[in-house]
Amino acid sequence: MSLLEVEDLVVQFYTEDGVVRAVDELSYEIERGEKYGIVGESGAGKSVTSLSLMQLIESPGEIVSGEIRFKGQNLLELSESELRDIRGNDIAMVFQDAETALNPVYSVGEQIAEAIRTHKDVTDEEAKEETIELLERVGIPDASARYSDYPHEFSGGMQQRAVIAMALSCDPDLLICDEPTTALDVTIEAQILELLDELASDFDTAIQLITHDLGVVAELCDRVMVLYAGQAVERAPVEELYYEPKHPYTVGLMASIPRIGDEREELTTIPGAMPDLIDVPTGCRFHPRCPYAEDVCMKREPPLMDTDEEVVADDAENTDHVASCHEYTGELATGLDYDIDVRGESQ
Ligand SMILES: Nc1ncnc2c1ncn2[C@@H]1O[C@H](COP(=O)(O)OP(=O)(O)OP(=O)(O)O)[C@@H](O)[C@H]1O
Repeated sequence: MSLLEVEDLVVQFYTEDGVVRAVDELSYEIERGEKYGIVGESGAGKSVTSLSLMQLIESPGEIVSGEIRFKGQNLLELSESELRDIRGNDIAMVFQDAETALNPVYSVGEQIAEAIRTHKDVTDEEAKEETIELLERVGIPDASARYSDYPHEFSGGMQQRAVIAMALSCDPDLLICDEPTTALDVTIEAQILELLDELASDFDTAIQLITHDLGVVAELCDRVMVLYAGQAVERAPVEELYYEPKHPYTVGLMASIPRIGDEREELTTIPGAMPDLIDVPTGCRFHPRCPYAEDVCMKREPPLMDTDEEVVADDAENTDHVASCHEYTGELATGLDYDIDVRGESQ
């Protein structure tokens, strides 16, 4: 049994313009201690997926169907108080904006100590000691002196470290990080990713990392799922996705990763925009933007296929690398034809 099993998750928002199907029959699994990336452009459904795990979808949104099993238990069947227990103790979240995650009127240390006291039966002194240890562990220098500092006295990177310390204070099995480094500059980003990597192995915590940046996924994750218009278009071990992307959308995302020595003034982006989720394109949702689209792509929706065996993912024994493209259903006449340039080497 995997730590987290999401099966056929459907989430909708009921708006004045119509029903937005933000997540559409999404399935994936995360193992214990695994670092799992979810990547896609703005509006792909990454945040809605994460909020669904914590059941924080608010009106006009609703989880319509599917299962979210955490350690075998379907979270969608739990009571509000059982859920609160899971949220604090088993699953924690780190968001992009560390400043708003911290309360400006309490010192950073007090806030973390308070989180510890809520979850554990400890004295004030013990909570303080534990907080200082955690602050040291996430790389805050002179942690005992910084305990009484207020959030505005911390830099952006230090604030995010403090938020990570708070998330870890209950020793969660799963840490959901939603664009944790987007607000930070690249040097600090690299440090935070390294920290998350160390913490995942030291605390044996699984990480679900949400990002629009495949470069960030490549730094941290073991496996990755690419989302497009509420659906998975590709899932693979990260190295394989990076060196052998199978879906044209993933190939487009790869082309948008800046590389050292890249002299392009503007990054290449995939032409066009994510479709309107009230009225998605027929057939393959990516076909209006796909340079390889043929007639069949407008007519039939490709299922997720095992890209080696070319069988539907559900029927394949080894479903390590799957993609939903008619190239793998055998229905593309011309086929895909692209080169991947990774670190200056053509694949
Ligand atoms: N409160 C809401 N009301 C209506 N539609 C919503 C609401 N929240 C999300 N959606 C819809 O769900 C889709 C997925 O949104 P989501 O925030 O998960 O995207 P994302 O991939 O996380 O993008 P971003 O990187 O911009 O956060 C959006 O395109 C939007 O149409």
